[in-house]
Amino acid sequence: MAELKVENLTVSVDSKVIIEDVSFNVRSGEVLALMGPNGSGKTTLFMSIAGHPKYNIVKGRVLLDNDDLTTLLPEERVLKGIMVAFQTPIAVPEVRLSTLITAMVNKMNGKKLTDPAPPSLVNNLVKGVQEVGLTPAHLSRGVNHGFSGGEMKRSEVLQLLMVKPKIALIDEPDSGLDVDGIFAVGKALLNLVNSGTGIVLTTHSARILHILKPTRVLVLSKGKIIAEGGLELVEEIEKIGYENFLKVRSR
Ligand SMILES: Nc1ncnc2c1ncn2[C@@H]1O[C@H](COP(=O)(O)OP(=O)(O)OP(=O)(O)O)[C@@H](O)[C@H]1O
Repeated sequence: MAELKVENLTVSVDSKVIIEDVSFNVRSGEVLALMGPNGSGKTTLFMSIAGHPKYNIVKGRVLLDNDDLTTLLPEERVLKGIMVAFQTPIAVPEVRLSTLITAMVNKMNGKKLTDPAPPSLVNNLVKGVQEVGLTPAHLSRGVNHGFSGGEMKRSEVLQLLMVKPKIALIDEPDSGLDVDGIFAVGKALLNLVNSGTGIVLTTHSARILHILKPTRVLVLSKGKIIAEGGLELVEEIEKIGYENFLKVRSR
């Protein structure tokens, strides 16, 4: 059983405090939904947990299984078991998607990046591309090279399915996806959770949360957690919008 603990995290970017005193935890097999209006700090929180050098941790700690990761490099955090699926993934045209995934899985298993794909990965990839609604042809293309918005999202989820990290931080997995895509990605993420990964995800839509049924929902506003609860918070936000939700909470 893995557990990510974020303790009293305060984060600044270019000397501006974006995240203030945020604490939460998530365990294997749990889904935590991180909601909040545009610009509330969701991506900043993920990037600082992942160790991106642009994000300065002013205060607080990031722990995985009580192991303090706060000062580790991003790649060291990945090896410990924390993986991010990006809101806006970058394209790497010169590296095939299958090569990237093989290198990631090899690295996680203590092998050389350039070792051949183990037979189990080859089988999993065949199933995985179907599961997320991509085709085998996508595996032979450069990473996100010419991929549509929705295909990039599906590719991010495919990478998570193959690596099976202890904890996945997933930034808007449903943005740009058509209805069938949301269903496929939602089901794939549910399988990932059932295989033991703990998930924190951001979204601006309730649809994927109806599939994933989060254990807890956190609402971030101006870098602070202002509400914590269950799916009822998502329903309330859908009904009255963030502006009214925040007004009601600040009374
Ligand atoms: N270098 C910077 N200087 C000032 N403000 C910054 C800087 N970098 C980021 N910000 C601000 O930090 C805030 C949080 O951004 P972040 O991307 O974390 O929000 P978000 O909750 O993920 O938003 P969205 O839902 O739109 O994706 C935004 O208001 C952004 O403009």
